[in-house]
Amino acid sequence: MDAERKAINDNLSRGDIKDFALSSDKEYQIKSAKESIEARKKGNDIYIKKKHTDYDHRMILNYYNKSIAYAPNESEELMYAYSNRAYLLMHINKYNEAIDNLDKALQLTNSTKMKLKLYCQKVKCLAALGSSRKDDVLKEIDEIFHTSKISVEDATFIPIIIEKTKSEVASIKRYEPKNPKLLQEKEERNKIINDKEKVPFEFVEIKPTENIGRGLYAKTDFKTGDIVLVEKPCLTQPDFANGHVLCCHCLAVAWTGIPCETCHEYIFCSLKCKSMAWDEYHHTECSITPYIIQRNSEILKWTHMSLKFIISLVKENKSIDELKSKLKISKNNKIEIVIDKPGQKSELFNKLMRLSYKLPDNKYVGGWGDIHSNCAASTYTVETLILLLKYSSFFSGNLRTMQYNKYSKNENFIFIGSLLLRLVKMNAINGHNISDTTPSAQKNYYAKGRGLCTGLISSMINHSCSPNIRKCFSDEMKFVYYAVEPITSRTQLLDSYDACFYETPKSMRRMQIYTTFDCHCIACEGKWPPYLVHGMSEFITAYLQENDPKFWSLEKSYLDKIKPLKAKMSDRAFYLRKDSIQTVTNLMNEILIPQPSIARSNLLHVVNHALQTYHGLTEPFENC
Ligand SMILES: C[S@@+](CC[C@H](N)C(=O)[O-])C[C@H]1O[C@@H](n2cnc3c(N)ncnc32)[C@H](O)[C@@H]1O
Repeated sequence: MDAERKAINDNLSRGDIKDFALSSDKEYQIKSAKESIEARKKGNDIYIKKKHTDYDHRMILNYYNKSIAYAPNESEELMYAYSNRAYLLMHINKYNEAIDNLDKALQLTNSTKMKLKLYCQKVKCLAALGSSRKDDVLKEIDEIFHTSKISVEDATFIPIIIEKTKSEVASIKRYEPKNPKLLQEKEERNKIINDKEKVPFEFVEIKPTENIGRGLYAKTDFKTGDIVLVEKPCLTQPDFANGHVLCCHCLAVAWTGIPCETCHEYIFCSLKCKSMAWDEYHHTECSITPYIIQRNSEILKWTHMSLKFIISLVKENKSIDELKSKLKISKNNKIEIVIDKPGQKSELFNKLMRLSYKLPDNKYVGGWGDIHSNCAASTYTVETLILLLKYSSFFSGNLRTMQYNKYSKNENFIFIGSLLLRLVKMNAINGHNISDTTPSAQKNYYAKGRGLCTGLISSMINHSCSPNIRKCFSDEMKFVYYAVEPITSRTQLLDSYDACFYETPKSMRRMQIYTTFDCHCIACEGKWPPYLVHGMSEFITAYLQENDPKFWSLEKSYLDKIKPLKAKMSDRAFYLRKDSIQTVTNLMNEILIPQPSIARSNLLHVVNHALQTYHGLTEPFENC
């Protein structure tokens, strides 16, 4: 890890890093009733609008979750925030989740009036669910009313609420989802996805390629639309901007989000996620997250994903010294932790480290990691280390008071820094952005991104500007790779890390993959033309019409078939249907023209859109 140690040391001698270390940051109030009330009011302002868009719902949840996260423990603000979120959930027909929130609010109030109001909402939810439990709750309401001490003012007001609720409940119809067939189809899709995940190596295998390290190969034939690989990411990191909408541990929408008792930045979808996060990394992360978020940046997210893993490694190995003693570094700079028990974080660390060794001319060092080793990646790594030192007890207490000029001489500080930087570089090469696949999310890719992740098998997939597979993320945040054209057994499976040759010229494609490597794909080496889908295709069409009329007439016959499918690209409901997917994939299975072709490229564009829509992660409020 000499290169990483050097990068850390070089950064520590920079004036701006020293200023950063010695500056006193703004003190963060960990919980704040004022902030909680403000967030709730912002949510209410949107909630009272007559008509809501999906985006409004997302923003309301964001503010109510924020209000919950900021509210002091056991406070009235927390009770109001849970209660308001219950109203939102009822409004979008999520009755079970609303009941969960109402129950949480009920535990936080002693006011009879408030209790009765919350119970009245609960009865409505139970009625909408068609549950006979509503009658028990109605009895409970009567009992509370008759046995509790009630002020004179409330004694006139409460019976009116109770009577109104009873008459409303009598007319509430059981809630039926709008389109049960679509939901049933979704369940079928999820079953296929989950079955594939269990046996990845029945369908694919990892083998050396001729010139770009290892690659993933088909072990069987695939038809267009077949799922080739499903994998659950092993590292994840939520987008900071979505911190209050998503569970910070599993990235699911936090409908019934539970706050961290200490910090106000994190919300978890369940007690399970909360305790897993706390055990693994949040015990340390908790005190530095506000400072990290303040310095929000794209690359900092990568550093943070790696940091959480390093914290969990130290925790598993009991101390930094013990981890150090178990870490073996070989002469060719490979690193490995000695494993005592299988299935631990240390074992995952070894697997993650192996991801980046087999690249030709050690591209791991020559790629993104190295370009930035004295810039972004190592700067953020050093800043993260300094925040750890200043605001957490990750390094032992005596390091906290250490003078700045001693940092670079402190073995633990440099050791953790070099390990972190190594992991950041690995993630930069192998990581993925997780984004929602609905049309509005696509328009605003980064804003609607859920976060980042890295997977072990998916990291073996090489890039091609003319890919034969593409990916999306399932609602359970799993990688789903599907075939976009027929693939024969033993063919290399290639995805595009960004744009395809027919959409973007080579110079821009290089920019988009951050100039990590010189692309050796068939389209780049064969100098295929760009823009077969948009723009330039008109010129190429004219050229073909004039110079190669026979080929053009074949292209034209396919383009005529593709045109109506392309026109439907903004009709999401169309592409959520199994029969539409079959129409599109059958056409691709039958097309006779090889690349580079205008028709084939246009069809690939449609096939990818269709399969992404069909299998992909939905926006949090879609179909609410
Ligand atoms: C996610 S890894 C893919 C697995 C990699 N081949 C290995 O053995 O670990 C990405 C790296 O593979 C190499 N690579 C992938 N596709 C490539 C391509 N089309 N041309 C050149 N290098 C490529 C680059 O070094 C890139 O940083």
